[in-house]
Amino acid sequence: MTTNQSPQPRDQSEERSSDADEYIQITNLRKTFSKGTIVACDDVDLDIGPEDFVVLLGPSGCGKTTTLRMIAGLETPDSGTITIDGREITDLKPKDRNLAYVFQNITLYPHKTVRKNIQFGLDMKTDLTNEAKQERVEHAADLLGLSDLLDRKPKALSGGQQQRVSLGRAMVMEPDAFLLDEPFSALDAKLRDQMRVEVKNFSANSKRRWFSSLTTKRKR
Ligand SMILES: Nc1ncnc2c1ncn2[C@@H]1O[C@H](COP(=O)(O)OP(=O)(O)OP(=O)(O)O)[C@@H](O)[C@H]1O
Repeated sequence: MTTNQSPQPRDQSEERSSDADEYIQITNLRKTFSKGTIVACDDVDLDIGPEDFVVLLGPSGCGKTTTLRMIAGLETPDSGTITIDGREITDLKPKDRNLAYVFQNITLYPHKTVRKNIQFGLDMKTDLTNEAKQERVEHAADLLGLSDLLDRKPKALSGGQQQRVSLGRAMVMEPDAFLLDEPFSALDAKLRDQMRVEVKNFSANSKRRWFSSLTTKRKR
């Protein structure tokens, strides 16, 4: 992905001067594969304001997923830095970044209920009581319109409902930012539009940062 395909950063002189610690900053990020023969990301710079909702838009293969995976810590950049709230996270393990990554494909546990699927990541948190975990699950379910479905298994849900469960699982972790990799690509056009509106509304209320990727039709 080249910088001119990236979302336009806002006026940085104006934004950074108010509170530099509030920003996610990506600087000169580069990633190659196959011994440097495939350049997935080249010199990506992004400066994200608090509560921004950023969409990485570009043709298939331009490096959107790779960028998100580097932010999540699932790929190591060849060079460049990623800073969140003034803290450089480039070399941190994924679990130490407090970010939620929602994949292109829905990955729910078929044998677990919606409640257990949403709660999955929380079960590893030892600093929360069971009551606190339940509260988070029920709050997320309420926001996502899943309250009546908590006892169902994934196969008894529509595609859109399943995708909402994926989002719920990310939400209960209360991450600093959500990384959504074309999260609605598996849904039909109508559901996709509906989910986009729902996520936009939710993000407006959640006061967290959102990155999403979207593939355009044009080939690189
Ligand atoms: N693990 C890998 N090994 C080798 N090449 C890779 C790997 N991951 C990605 N690439 C290559 O890096 C480039 C960017 O891939 P990436 O998946 O980031 O693109 P994308 O913009 O997310 O594409 P899409 O919209 O199709 O999901 C592509 O040429 C891809 O083939």
